[in-house]
Amino acid sequence: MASLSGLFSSSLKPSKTLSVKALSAPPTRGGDSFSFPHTSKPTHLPLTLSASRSDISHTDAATAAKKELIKDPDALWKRYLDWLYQQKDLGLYLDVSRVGFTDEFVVDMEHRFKAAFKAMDELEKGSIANPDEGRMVGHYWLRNSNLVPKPTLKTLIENTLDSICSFADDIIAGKIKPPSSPRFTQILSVGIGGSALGPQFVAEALAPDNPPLKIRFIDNTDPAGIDHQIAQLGPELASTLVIVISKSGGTPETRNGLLEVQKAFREAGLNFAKQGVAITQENSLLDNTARIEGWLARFPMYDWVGGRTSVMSAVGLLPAALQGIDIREMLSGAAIMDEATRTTSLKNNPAALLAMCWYWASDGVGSKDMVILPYKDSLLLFSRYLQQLVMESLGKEFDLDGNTVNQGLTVYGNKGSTDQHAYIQQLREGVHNFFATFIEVLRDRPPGHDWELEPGVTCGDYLFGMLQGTRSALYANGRESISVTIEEVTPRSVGAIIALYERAVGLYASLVNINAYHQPGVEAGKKAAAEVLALQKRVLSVLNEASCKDPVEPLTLDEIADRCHAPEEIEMIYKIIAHMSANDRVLIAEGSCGSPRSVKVYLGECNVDDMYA
Ligand SMILES: O=P(O)(O)OC[C@H]1O[C@](O)(CO)[C@@H](O)[C@@H]1O
Repeated sequence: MASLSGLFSSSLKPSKTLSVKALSAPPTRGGDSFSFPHTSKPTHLPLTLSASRSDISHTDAATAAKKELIKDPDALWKRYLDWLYQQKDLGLYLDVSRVGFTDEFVVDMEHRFKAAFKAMDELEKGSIANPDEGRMVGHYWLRNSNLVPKPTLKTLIENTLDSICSFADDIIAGKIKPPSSPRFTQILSVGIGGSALGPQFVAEALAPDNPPLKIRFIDNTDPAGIDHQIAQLGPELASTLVIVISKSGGTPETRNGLLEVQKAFREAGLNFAKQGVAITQENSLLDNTARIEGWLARFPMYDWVGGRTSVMSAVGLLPAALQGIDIREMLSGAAIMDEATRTTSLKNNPAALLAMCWYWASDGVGSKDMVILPYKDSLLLFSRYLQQLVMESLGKEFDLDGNTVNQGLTVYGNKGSTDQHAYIQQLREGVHNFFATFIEVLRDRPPGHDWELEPGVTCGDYLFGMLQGTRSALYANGRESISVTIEEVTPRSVGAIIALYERAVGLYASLVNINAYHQPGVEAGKKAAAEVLALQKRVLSVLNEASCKDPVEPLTLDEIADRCHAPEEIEMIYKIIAHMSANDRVLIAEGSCGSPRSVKVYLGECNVDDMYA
């Protein structure tokens, strides 16, 4: 292993004729030539993983075969037919023919997938699949409650679904209404991460043109963004249902959003509690607040559903149902896909095929980015949704054995053909650091609405042409792609593609031996943010004391840092001052923020109480 690590961190580029020694390390491909992984790549991969990757994936033979395929349409067509996956009930197809994996790679993968399928089976049976947090991982049970390991959970899932449906029906019918309006007309959803991305994606993909309730989101602690949402509601705040979503019930951004919205309600003379709904874990801070304040309704989140896989819990289902989206169809599409992705036959399992292609394309170490290109405006947010699902799940420092691996898979994308006029140029000709996934939707428009804008050609034909043209052009230049095709964007197909990617992420995580269900890295940023705010309070206290003197004593940054007993934090103190000054909360007596050394600061007002705090 030691020698492997040494080879891994080598920055030498081997020639195309690799020596036996070089082959024992895992080379990656750069275009059609080989290159060693960047030095920041994992240096302590498990022996089995790293030792065999070079043997199975990146050989001169594979590259040569790919070149041959590009030149030979018959062989490419055969490869297409050989590998085309179809799920008939869902009208979903998966084409992996434009990923250049070899037969030997597939054989090796079949072997590796045995463990991945076993881990997935155990997860579905209720194993503690998230060992760090001691949690079961049960998002699959949400769409088939017969799978739950405990009967009480089945009742919980079914009762929650029934209560979501009847609450949504009553709101839409005006049986449950706000105090000063005949019915609710708007939803304001407050949440972040998995408590926003799923509902946002579903709304964009599936909400009808004129939904019974229109939805808007507060998904950040940006005051201007919050003001913008509230301002746009205007007098309709009186008929707005505010859904506050937080699994933990203690996420600061969401809490801030709630406090801002409650302030807007107070200022408008409205009773927030009569229009507020909480979706959170039982007894969380949010749950207790909602209970004590007597909010309109509360719906549960479960310990065993992760934020990024929560779209088929109340988190995604309640907002969807309120917009008139058929949530049982969404669940049914996901359940069918779940069933389809349980098979242990690699070739017949679309999630396994995806995971295998990701592994091939990114060398199992995230060496290439995954570009998601849905050719359908309503699927615009799919890449943003997948960003959290994939990157929060797979972006991990350690593997399950404690080795440093710095795993991950970068996801980005918007939509085609719009992106054709933005970054496809680079994808086709520039740095070869990605593989593409095309999401194709066969149905252009609802039946009866199409017309030919030139003889024999509709607007949708152009979109189709752009997709196929881009796929071919990328492949002709050695760029690999996967294509997922659905017949229409419906609750069923959206449920299915979500389930497809959830399973692919779970399987891929097993292949690379990491825990996909925790997010320890997020905590570091949250902790650091809290420390900045604590320092800001100290700065304010120091400034307050100096500003209460007569005459007022403006302080330099060094003096503030000294009095805060934090000389090492002077840069952060400068940034705090600059931010507060931009928001009229401190006054600059001398100098300007542009030249930190010259700045002298004081507060506009002296707060006598604070001096004794
Ligand atoms: O639903 P919560 O608990 O407010 O968390 C929001 C998000 O924060 C994270 O914990 C970290 O980003 C996500 O996993 C989660 O979706």
